[in-house]
Amino acid sequence: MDDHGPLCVGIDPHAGLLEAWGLPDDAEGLRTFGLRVVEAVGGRVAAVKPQAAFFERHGSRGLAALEDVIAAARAAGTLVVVDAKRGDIGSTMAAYAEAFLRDGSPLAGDALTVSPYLGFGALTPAVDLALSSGRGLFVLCLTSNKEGHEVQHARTVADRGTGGGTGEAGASVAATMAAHAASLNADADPLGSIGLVVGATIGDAAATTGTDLAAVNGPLLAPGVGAQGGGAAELAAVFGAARRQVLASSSRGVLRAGPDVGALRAAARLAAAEASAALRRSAA
Ligand SMILES: O=C(O)c1cc(=O)[nH]c(=O)n1[C@@H]1O[C@H](COP(=O)(O)O)[C@@H](O)[C@H]1O
Repeated sequence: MDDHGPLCVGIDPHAGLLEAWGLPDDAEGLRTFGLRVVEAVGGRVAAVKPQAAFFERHGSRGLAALEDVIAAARAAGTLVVVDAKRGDIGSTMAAYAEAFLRDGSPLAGDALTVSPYLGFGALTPAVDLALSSGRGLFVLCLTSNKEGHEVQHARTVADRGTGGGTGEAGASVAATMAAHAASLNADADPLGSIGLVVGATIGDAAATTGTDLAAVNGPLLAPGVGAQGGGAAELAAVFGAARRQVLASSSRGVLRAGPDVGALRAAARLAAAEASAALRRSAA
């Protein structure tokens, strides 16, 4: 982020984008699309984020294309966030961790998006493997979509200390997830490896849910930039004192400039400059 600006370019080969790029909606089209994005931005942005679902649509051949895109980005020296949003009971989570975070796995990038909504503790196998293999996680906390609030803003029941609830509202679910990440990152300098996903579109939700983003001491992946309406003003307003931890993420906002490599590169450069202006200025 210091070297290239705080931008992650999402690799989301939507059917409509493939068509606009003159590519077929099949595994070969996905491979060409992903490799083109890597050619355009590899070594020039902080990270890329291939979205697994678009590749899974095409079964094993689609996954092979995802493997090639991950390998190309890593070869270009660019960090890869594999956006697969996995989350399961611990014993199964261990298998997902092996798939996406183990040295030598063809689907392993540098970080994985994970869902903590089976309980943060269920992510322990992924946390352990990420930390032991030098990788990271981005844990969904306050997501960019409008439906997330019914889970993420909900209040837990305050604990009496005896295991029974007092009936009073306790911390929000989002704040609880952020507190788990903060405790895993406690001793890290400059930032720990357990990041959060906090959408650029959430408005004042960090404040209303009591989620202390600055205390997380980890990177904050901020999707919603560009196509979902998040811009410089939204980034600055959502993240406030935590803004230096933020990795802004844009997929369609950059990808729509394709298929020309130079045009993609220019779109990424502009998005990175905007994110820098919003997030990297000194505290007022
Ligand atoms: O984890 C994510 O990346 C993610 C979390 C979230 O809260 N919202 C969100 O949009 N995303 C992903 O970020 C990307 C957004 O794409 P664009 O809206 O095209 O920039 C998609 O791949 C989403 O799956």
